[in-house]
Amino acid sequence: MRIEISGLTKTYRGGVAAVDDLDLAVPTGMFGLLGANGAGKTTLMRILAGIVRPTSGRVTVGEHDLGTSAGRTAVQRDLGYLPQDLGVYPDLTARQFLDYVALLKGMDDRTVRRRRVGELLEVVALTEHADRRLRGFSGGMRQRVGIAQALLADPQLLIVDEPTAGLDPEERIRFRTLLSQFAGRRTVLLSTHIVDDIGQTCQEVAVLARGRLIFRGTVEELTRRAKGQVWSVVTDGPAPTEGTVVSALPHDDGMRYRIVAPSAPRPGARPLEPGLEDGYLAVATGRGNASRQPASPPGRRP
Ligand SMILES: Nc1ncnc2c1ncn2[C@@H]1O[C@H](COP(=O)(O)OP(=O)(O)OP(=O)(O)O)[C@@H](O)[C@H]1O
Repeated sequence: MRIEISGLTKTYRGGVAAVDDLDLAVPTGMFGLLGANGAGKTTLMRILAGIVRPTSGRVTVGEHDLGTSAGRTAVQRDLGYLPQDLGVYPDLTARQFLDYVALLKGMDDRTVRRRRVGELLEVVALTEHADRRLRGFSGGMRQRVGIAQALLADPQLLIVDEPTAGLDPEERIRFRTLLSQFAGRRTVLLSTHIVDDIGQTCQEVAVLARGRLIFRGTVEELTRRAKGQVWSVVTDGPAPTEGTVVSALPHDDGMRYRIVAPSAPRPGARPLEPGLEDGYLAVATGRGNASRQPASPPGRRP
């Protein structure tokens, strides 16, 4: 299910353009959305989920136009949404909670509902905890309940907003694997601050900054944006202030810094092969090599 976004703008009261004249196409499969705090990711996802109405612009999901009420209804029927802060009822068990959400989604037949809830508890590996109250669940277990509720109606479009924040490494890996397995021929839009999660699951990615698209391409293309801009500097003096420091590790001769900068930040700096995080930083700081067409047609804006 393909998403086509054109000229999309959302201006909140107070004049903040959280999404600003955005053009973006999201194909079937897993698609990553990256951007700093306040870049507009959540607003975009809430528009796609039909929770927030845009100020202007057009969104189609498959054949359905989100600008019409019939279109919104059709999209919402086929949509799973895991928001950043899914409220759960702490006194319900996982099974009761999922049963309740299934009922809200219109799954009236009790037998069908029970079977589906049981299947999903299995999928998210919570069967043995199914009858425990949610208040005792870890962050990762809660996120798995969250993904189970988003998958209840077997949606063709799944939108997940920063699902791995606060999870331990093992839970994070398990969670993102679950998403990849689910994606298949469906569309999964994954928003996150964790660049590595995108690298491990998505083929294509968009980067937002201040509501605008600053990159759209493959994970490899984003990595290449930092080509010739990643450096290793070893020093026992003050930390380098040139470019963006990606990491700092103790070294026999002081500290070893990994730096993204357009040219050698110091004499003796050693060039390194870029990684995805370097590419993201190069693009986010406006230094990425524009090795292919820009994210928006040139000349549209001053
Ligand atoms: N309901 C609202 N009313 C007014 N301004 C809002 C509202 N929601 C978001 N904003 C503003 O819109 C901008 C984009 O916010 P949004 O939450 O969409 O970004 P984000 O990329 O999801 O950020 P984060 O990664 O921190 O969740 C921010 O400047 C934010 O303060």
